[in-house]
Amino acid sequence: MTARTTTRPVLVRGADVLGQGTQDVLVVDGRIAAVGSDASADAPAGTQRLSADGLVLLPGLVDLHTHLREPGREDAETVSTGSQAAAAGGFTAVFAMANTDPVTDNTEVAERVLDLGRRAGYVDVHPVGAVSKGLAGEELAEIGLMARSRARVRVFSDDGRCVHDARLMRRALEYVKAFDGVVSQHSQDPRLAGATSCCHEGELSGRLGLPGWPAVAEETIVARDVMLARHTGSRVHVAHVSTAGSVEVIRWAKGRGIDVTAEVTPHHLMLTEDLLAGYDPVYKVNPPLRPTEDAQVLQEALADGTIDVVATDHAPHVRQDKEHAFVDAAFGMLGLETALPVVSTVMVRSGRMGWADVARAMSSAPARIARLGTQGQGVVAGAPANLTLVDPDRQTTVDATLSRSLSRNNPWHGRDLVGAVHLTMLRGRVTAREGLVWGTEDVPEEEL
Ligand SMILES: NC(=O)N[C@@H](CC(=O)O)C(=O)O
Ligand SMILES: [Zn+2]
Ligand SMILES: [Zn+2]
Repeated sequence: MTARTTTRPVLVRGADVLGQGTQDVLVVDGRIAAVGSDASADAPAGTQRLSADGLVLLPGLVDLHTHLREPGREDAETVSTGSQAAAAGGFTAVFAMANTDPVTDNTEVAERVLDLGRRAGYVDVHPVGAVSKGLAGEELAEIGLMARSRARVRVFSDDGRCVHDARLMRRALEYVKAFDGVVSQHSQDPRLAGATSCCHEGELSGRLGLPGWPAVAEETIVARDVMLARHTGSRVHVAHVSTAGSVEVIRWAKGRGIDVTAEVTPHHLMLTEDLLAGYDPVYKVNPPLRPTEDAQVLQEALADGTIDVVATDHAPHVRQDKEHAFVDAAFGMLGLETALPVVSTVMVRSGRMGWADVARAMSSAPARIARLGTQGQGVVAGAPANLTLVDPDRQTTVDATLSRSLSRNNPWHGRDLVGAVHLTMLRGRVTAREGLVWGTEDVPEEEL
């Protein structure tokens, strides 16, 4: 591992910590040494000063749902390029989904992804383990071995596919319970949403002549899984919730003490099915963009905590896989670099959430769900200095060509968003500033 263990001490001055008041934050040896108006009193000689007037300081963002495509599709994304996009987007940790080639269904692949992430050094890359061998939905993957490996896998998912066999799902939940793991489910009943389904089933799909995927294909699996979580006493996490009905089920389950958590993507919060009218495959995603009423319910559920987490589902695809007739194009869209600006625009500017709520949904809640331990502690003395500085008022027009990702399937291109990531710090080391990123080897000494 090449990560630096020592960095120069830094005093972040005058940042609005979680939007709850101006504080100074002292970082020494990769940890937060002090927070408060008197933090500078403890600053050792040679401390660099970083003026953060007008900026909001958040704990480093954690993405529970990222596709990095390595191994197997390094033409679409690598661990290094995806990590750079993550750092630029304010993230200090990402969970790399298992639908790679080979699939992350064993210790060897899990440790390889972990090591690639460490070598790149932009963010902590945590491999997600597959639930089933080869994502085939038949036999359990090496869940216990991955949990005990160096990668310490705690999140398991067949994402891209649904664990639709109730018996297999039950066994997976029982298995992960032993080490306090969680199963993240891609909720899509394959019998209700067929292989060719590519948009929300409703009035619009009929008009466009596209095969639809009904909301109930998601909701029946969410309902089944919360009952399996209740039965097993284990933890289930609902990936990319997209319908009002799923929110109702999750609210019901939480009200009964069932251990269920849920995530929503930035695109399901802000983009809606009417964008499909131009048949542009950049808007083709799984689950599909839904009607405005669903997006509104998702926003409310995130604000009131029924949905715990914002996760990107960053899903890079090369042009050849995306630029097809709508029905034939690959599912998925980029998300790492735009997640914070989208959440800022839809949830914060609108007054639905404060920055402390954003810190919960994009850092502490995902860290808790994945059992990241000390890394999810937040902006407090003693915690690792994983920090994200946000300029809450800066307006940007998204330019897909400036992305760190290898892919260009960016549905946000040309949109104006308010709120931008100014700087990202991983254990006291600046990994990104204003879109410029640094790995382990090439951080300019005088950067601050
Ligand atoms: N979200 C998507 O549309 N695509 C994801 C798979 C997934 O998250 O289900 C992908 O791997 O491309
Ligand atoms: Zn999925
Ligand atoms: Zn996904």
